[in-house]
Amino acid sequence: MAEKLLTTENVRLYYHDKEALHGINLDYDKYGITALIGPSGSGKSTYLRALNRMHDLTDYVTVTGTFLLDGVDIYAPTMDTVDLRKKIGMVFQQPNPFPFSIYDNVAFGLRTAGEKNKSVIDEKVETSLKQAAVWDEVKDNLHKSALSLSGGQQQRVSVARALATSPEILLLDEPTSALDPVSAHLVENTLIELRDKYTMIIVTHSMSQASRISDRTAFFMSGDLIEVGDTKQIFMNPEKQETQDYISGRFG
Ligand SMILES: Nc1ncnc2c1ncn2[C@@H]1O[C@H](COP(=O)(O)OP(=O)(O)OP(=O)(O)O)[C@@H](O)[C@H]1O
Repeated sequence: MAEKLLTTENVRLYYHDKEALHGINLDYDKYGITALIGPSGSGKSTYLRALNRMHDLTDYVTVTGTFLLDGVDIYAPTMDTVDLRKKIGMVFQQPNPFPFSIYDNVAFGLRTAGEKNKSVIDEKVETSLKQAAVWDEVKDNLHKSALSLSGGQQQRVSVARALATSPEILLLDEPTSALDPVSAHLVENTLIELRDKYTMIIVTHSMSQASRISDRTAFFMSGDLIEVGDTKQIFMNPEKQETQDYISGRFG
């Protein structure tokens, strides 16, 4: 069997002494989109944020379990979290451009990685904006503030910023929920275009979004992973009653 890109095993996470994740086991192959769905408070974001150590700065969070990226322990004391977050990039619910130009936003990660060659940065900025499907809209205004863009454009620039450091995995935490439907659709299309080149894990409250864009769906409830499978199977023929109840809108 092909080696997994990312494996997470027996993941438990505590806020103070309250266990919010009760031993999650979930693996990811290279490429494709996995959607994490489930009712509010089921632990989707908590789990997602554990994947690139976003909880590190919260002193009352304890994470246990095994997290391996290409066989390397993500939580090893020697792991540099800046490097880790270049490999496992993140896009948040609210578009969060820095208050600088579009160009500087996308170049940010490259520069912090020590890249100084302007033509290398130029090329990467262009490719990343093209991959994020926002190049045509911003190419004549690269030096304008990213804050001057629409929410949907800002979110695609956030995707470009994450792609610029050539991540292996992109984590997306409800990336379209703050956007109008047209912008949300454009961001969804961007993700669909990227699914053959990147491994993406997306938290979404929208079942229709999960069924439209994901290859695989994982259903969380009360801090447990109830079921994971091909998106079609999860939506058409789930194994567990809880999954059936959730996707048919009976709760959550
Ligand atoms: N910073 C925090 N401190 C304490 N408890 C927290 C914190 N963040 C989340 N929790 C708790 O952990 C559990 C899981 O929350 P989480 O936000 O991961 O769920 P979720 O499935 O992503 O929910 P939503 O869909 O509403 O975003 C909930 O019981 C929540 O109250």
